[in-house]
Amino acid sequence: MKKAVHFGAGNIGRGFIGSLLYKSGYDIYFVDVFKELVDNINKFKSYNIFILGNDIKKEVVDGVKAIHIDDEENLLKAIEDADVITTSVGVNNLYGIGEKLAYYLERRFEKNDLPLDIMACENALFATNILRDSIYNNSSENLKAYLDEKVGFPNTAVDRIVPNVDIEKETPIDVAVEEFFEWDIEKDAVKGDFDIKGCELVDDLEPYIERKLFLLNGSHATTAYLGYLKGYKYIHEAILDDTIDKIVRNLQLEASFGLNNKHKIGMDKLKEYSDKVIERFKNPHLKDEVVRVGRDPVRKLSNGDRLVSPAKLSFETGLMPENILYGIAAGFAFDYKDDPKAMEIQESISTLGIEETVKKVTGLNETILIDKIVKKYKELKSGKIK
Ligand SMILES: NC(=O)c1ccc[n+]([C@@H]2O[C@H](COP(=O)([O-])OP(=O)(O)OC[C@H]3O[C@@H](n4cnc5c(N)ncnc54)[C@H](O)[C@@H]3O)[C@@H](O)[C@H]2O)c1
Ligand SMILES: O=P(O)(O)OC[C@@H](O)[C@@H](O)[C@H](O)[C@H](O)CO
Repeated sequence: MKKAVHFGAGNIGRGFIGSLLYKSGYDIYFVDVFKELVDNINKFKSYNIFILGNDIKKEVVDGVKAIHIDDEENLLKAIEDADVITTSVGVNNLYGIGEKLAYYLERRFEKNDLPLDIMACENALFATNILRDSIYNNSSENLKAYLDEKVGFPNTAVDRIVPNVDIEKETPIDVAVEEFFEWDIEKDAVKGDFDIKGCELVDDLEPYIERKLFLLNGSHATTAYLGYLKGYKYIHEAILDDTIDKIVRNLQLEASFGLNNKHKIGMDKLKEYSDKVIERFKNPHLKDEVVRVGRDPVRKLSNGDRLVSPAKLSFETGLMPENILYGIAAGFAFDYKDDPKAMEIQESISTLGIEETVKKVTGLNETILIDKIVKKYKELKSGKIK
């Protein structure tokens, strides 16, 4: 039986990665920092995935185990003969995971030189490269030689909306998901004995990850931020607001302009993808809170993420991304008190002012873009949402 070790037993870890690994016959070991979650997985050993559509479907993931990140003995046992290692911990946690993995891979290499694939499943561009670099930076020369020869680091694009929805659960580790899923994986980077059903091995990942991060996550974040400002609790409510719908659809068009110019995907195909995304947002059963989707605005408004990247891509292609800039401005107005990163931005605005904060967080230096974001921010703060 093939073995998988997955770091991050949270929503997408259980609701998507765990599901496909289970269906592909992998023996699954989750690894997490959250002790209660680890204990519950080991207590129940199985969980339900409730697929929320017009009717509720239930899938069972059985025979799972969990290891706490500090449980060195069991983590080593799990890693030393794993066939695949995956993560869904949040991109900013990959540096720490990489340091730990380097340590465990050194121990593994003392016992065997079996092939292995390591994949980060995060909402970020080329997240596996981030994890790979952290591992290499903490590896001996001998280990690097083994990694070069036998360990694959495929980048991935993972897509399934897995909210924190409050449903009637049979176990505390049950999760609720949408029906849709897509997992695109960089084919040429695979080195191990890879057999995950339901994923798609692709020759060139960049069009897939940029399409997903810009047209889904960029739209999602904008819906969340504008929805928050207009007082909506859920995504499905916000996207039904005509003003928000219009801004989001125009944002998708602006981002598609840049994507098509770069990847030649076809505007018709990008429109079809964009429309499907909007339909997914309208699913009322997900009860996906705007504060989940807008979480960590410092990450979401940063240079390489879902709003600034498409804005720059479109701008460099000759289009003024008015609606993407509107989404960015709304992100700076996202002042949800229970989100530490939202509070960090608000603190910066109160001490440095909006313009300096926009420059600091987005990394933008194009004055025309910064000025437009600041102007839109001020409109939003004065209650003028188009
Ligand atoms: N939820 C979704 O709809 C969705 C879909 C696609 C991608 N993603 C991405 O997947 C990642 C996880 O998102 P999520 O929604 O599952 O979040 P989540 O908070 O539900 O799960 C993250 C899990 O990782 C654990 N964790 C954090 N740091 C860790 C560490 N250093 N070692 C081990 N475990 C650690 C947390 O305890 C938590 O259980 C993010 O990158 C997110 O952008 C989420
Ligand atoms: O997970 P984040 O914080 O990067 O983004 C919030 C949502 O947009 C995200 O979780 C989506 O639900 C997911 O990316 C859908 O595939």
